[in-house]
Amino acid sequence: LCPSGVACTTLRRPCRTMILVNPHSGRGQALQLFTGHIQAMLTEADVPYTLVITEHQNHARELVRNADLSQWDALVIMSGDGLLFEVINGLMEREDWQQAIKTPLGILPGGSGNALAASLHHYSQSPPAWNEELLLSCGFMLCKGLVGPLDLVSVHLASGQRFFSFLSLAWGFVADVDIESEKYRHVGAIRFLMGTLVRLASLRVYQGRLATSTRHPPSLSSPPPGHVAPDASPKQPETQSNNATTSPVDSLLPGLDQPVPDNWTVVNEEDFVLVLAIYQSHLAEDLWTVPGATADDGLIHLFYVTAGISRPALLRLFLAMEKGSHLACGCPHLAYEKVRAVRLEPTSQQGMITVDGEVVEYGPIQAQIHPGMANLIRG
Ligand SMILES: Nc1ncnc2c1ncn2[C@@H]1O[C@H](COP(=O)(O)OP(=O)(O)OP(=O)(O)O)[C@@H](O)[C@H]1O
Repeated sequence: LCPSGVACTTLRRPCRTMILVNPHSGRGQALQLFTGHIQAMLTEADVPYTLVITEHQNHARELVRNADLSQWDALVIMSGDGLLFEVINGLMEREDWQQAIKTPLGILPGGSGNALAASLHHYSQSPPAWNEELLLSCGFMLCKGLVGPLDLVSVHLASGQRFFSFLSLAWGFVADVDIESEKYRHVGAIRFLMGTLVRLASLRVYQGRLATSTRHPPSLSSPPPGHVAPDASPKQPETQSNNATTSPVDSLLPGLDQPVPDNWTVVNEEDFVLVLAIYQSHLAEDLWTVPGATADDGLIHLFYVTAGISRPALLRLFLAMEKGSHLACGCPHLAYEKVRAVRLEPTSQQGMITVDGEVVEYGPIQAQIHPGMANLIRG
């Protein structure tokens, strides 16, 4: 068992590791950080690795989609969260996705957000760490080689696109700050605070409908230690035919053109400042968004802030998030629920939706959790 009580395995030794580095991530120093801090650590721990420097967007996605995975015991990315999003989706696009997605995945923080790296460090029950200290912690986890389950969330867009997310789905304030602050990425993690202040000055309200389900996906053999009532619906097959290949069934989700089932909850409010569905503890290195989350709790942690919140109150929430105390602020505009599926239908003409920090097409979107679908190198 890992310290958190999760059933872990260990990487085989020697662990043949592919390390994908995005040289442009964060402040553009990922490669220097790797050679300066991680290289010697891996050599000392006897971890053989092959370094791949990504050359363009979707390079990593194409590479893992076509790779001979029998050659690799672990796929590690040194970048922000965006490169891991590519790797996960590249693996899920393979015909052998069921096996491919079980390849242990690792993350070394090289971006400016580094949400998953910060979450992993937090799950290891270590005191908070930032920057190089966080990188060293993740390097140490990689050398130690403990592997545990990671939940993935299947996301559907109105255009029919479907992909897999490991971190978050955001609409409104959080998505706007994430994308608008990219121009400050040279300052590192503080870009989010700068972006928050700029966005607060032009705070806006977004209209839309939000609905949730707390039912367990039927493919779960046993529910995780839970916070919501178990589902009594019959077991369903775990995969569905999708032309040439198969893909995981999203048994909780109706078509996006269909109304949500009666057993879903429709949120009364339709005026939001932000909606954030997150499935890890941290939204960035210094944003401890979900104090109780773990990598495999089988839950989507849904936050929304309704219209009417004042600028100072919203700023207070984000400042409190550094210590994970925002839920104790007693803010009447902040709602928090643990769910397993969510649908968002924006009615505002303009806005931004992000998944794992990447912009996706604006419009109706829905998602459901797949507990423990991937494997993650962790502490
Ligand atoms: N060589 C490259 N040139 C340009 N884009 C790349 C390259 N390699 C990867 N990318 C793309 O860059 C995007 C951003 O990468 P990633 O999120 O990993 O870093 P980041 O944006 O710096 O991190 P953060 O969001 O934490 O600041 C990803 O969508 C990825 O596809």
